[in-house]
Amino acid sequence: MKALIVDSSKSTRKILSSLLKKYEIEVEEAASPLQAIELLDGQHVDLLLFSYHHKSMNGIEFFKALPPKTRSSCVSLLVASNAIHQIAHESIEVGITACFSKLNISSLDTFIQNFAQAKRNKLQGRVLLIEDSPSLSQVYGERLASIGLDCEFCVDAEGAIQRISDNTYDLVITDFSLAGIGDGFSVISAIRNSHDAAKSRIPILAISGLNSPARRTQLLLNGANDFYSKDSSLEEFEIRVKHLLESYQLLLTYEMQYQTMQSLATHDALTKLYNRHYLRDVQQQVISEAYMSSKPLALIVADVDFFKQINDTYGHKIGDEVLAAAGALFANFFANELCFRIGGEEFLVILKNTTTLAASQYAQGFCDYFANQHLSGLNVTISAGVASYEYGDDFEHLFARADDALSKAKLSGRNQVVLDQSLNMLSLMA
Ligand SMILES: Nc1nc2c(ncn2[C@@H]2O[C@H](COP(=O)(O)OP(=O)(O)OP(=O)(O)O)[C@@H](O)[C@H]2O)c(=O)[nH]1
Repeated sequence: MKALIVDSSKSTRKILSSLLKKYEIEVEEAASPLQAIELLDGQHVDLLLFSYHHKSMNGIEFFKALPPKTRSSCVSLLVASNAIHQIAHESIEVGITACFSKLNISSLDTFIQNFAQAKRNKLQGRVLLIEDSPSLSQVYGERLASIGLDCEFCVDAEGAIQRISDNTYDLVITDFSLAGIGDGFSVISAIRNSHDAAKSRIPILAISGLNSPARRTQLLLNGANDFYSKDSSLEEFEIRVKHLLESYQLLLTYEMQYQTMQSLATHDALTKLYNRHYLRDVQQQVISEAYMSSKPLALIVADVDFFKQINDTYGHKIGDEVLAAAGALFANFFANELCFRIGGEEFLVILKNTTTLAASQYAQGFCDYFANQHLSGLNVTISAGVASYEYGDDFEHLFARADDALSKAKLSGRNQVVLDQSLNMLSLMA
């Protein structure tokens, strides 16, 4: 980051210079407007800090004498000895960014601090720039690179649409007139009508050489998030790009936080399986599906045997380890089913489209597999009860039957599977 100070007084230059260096801004000095104009020839500075009083011309005249490209490409600060309100209006009108009094250095200090911070906060992101003029592509591309963005280029709508469908971008910048058959509208409409929800929300900055209100309105109405007219400054281009990227990144952050919260609300922290709250959300839907489709539905309710003894003998920490490992076994073995931890050491598996026979074989297979795993180096077993949906069942009754079967498995010696006794032969064969 580079600044140029223009002031005839060596001591003022020293004060301003130390102010800028405090924020790690590289400083050049000029003792007069003419020397500054020479220094600025072919050289870019991010900040121009100049006094109002000079022998040859005043600060406003100096600013007006600079090439338009220089004026628009840096932040310009005018510093006057006093009575800045008398020159402030004219300064702002000619495009000077801000005026400060030498008597109020602290507000200049704050401005420079914020400026340096904002400059350093480089953005990250991948941008697709669709522009058929090679020279403008280069200008915009360099500006985007200077703020830390990865830029890819395209000259026509057809190529751009293909790239957008094959890649992920954080921002699309599209000119209105393009090289191929399509124009900016084609790009905007392809993005907004994309079947991929994430792609359909990519922020779009429409740019055009024709700054007519009708063109602007059309582009915005068609789905562009913002508009940049090519006769505006590159500073403005950069600000619009930053605003779009920042809002988009904020949106993505909120979405990620929402997904994390959703996952926390629906999953058990220890076993990573679904929790009771989620079961409440889905149980009615599961029953309705079975009712409407007439497809079989089975539940396995399972419980770790003698778990209290594990806690009492090896401690709660080992008990937790066993539960976490049991959760992983459920998730692996029943990878395509809905698995829940519904209580301390009690689990539930919902088997959609599964007959009673298949469910009981599945449950028996799991019991055997579980016993062979020796979780935490212990002989841990599990008991299970299986029940199947019967026409007109509600979830509570179906669950209660599976739970009763589990109790029977416990009473019969544990480490086994018991089928719901109310099953008739028809449902067993269903
Ligand atoms: N470590 C640990 N223990 C838990 C947790 N939740 C419940 N428990 C314990 O699990 C034990 C369950 O004991 P019981 O209901 O008597 O069942 P059990 O010892 O497994 O006996 P059976 O089910 O009849 O085989 C209790 O001691 C609870 O304190 C947990 O999250 N972590």
